[in-house]
Amino acid sequence: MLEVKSVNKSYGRRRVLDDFSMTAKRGEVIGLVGENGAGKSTLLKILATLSKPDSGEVYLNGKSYRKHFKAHRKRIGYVPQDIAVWEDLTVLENMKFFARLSPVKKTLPELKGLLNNIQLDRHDTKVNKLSGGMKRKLNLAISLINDPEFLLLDEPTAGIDLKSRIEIGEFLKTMAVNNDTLIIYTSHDMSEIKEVCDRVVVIGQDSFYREILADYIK
Ligand SMILES: Nc1ncnc2c1ncn2[C@@H]1O[C@H](COP(=O)(O)OP(=O)(O)OP(=O)(O)O)[C@@H](O)[C@H]1O
Repeated sequence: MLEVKSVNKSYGRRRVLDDFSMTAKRGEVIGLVGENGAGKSTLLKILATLSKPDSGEVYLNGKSYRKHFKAHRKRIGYVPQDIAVWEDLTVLENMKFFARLSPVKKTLPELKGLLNNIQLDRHDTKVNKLSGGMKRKLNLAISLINDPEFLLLDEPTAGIDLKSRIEIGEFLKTMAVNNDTLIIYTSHDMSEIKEVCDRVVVIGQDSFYREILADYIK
């Protein structure tokens, strides 16, 4: 389903992605790991159609990003590393706001269903009253409004408590199986990566992750 072919990306003279290639198929949960600054967020942004590689190409269902990025964007859900929700609106108001921008229309019960699926039940609470973990769950729920077949998450469990982390991990595994979604996500928590992911892709030159995750690199 996804094919990344010899992608290069530099910022100034610093080459962040160097001839990077990978493939993935629907229903997989893939952990993208590497040291700080290795290029994980850079790759996720390229896969989310928000940034372009300097060279190389990405294909989704055999169609290149270069030619079909608008159509691909509609199929992709992306959760950035920084939480991007409206602090002065309630949880449900945020869902309704982003639902208006979505190409896939959702009813109010469907929007509430997305929140309930990830155990976020404080629908009428203003976001500025929520914990960091709850905000991350809201960010995740927003990314699901367009029924993505390809979901990209940049550190969705960073800085949140163990219970929410486990709930998000369980949710991702279930979603990949039930909806046949391809999920690629980054985390610095290797025990979580081993628990949640079907396999791991290491980014960057450092051999540390390749050694400790050897059994998960398939
Ligand atoms: N817009 C940009 N302009 C210039 N340099 C950038 C830009 N975005 C990222 N970089 C640099 O590219 C390198 C890779 O950054 P990236 O955020 O992709 O790494 P990462 O693997 O996600 O790191 P982390 O684990 O710390 O989140 C870093 O050195 C970063 O400073």
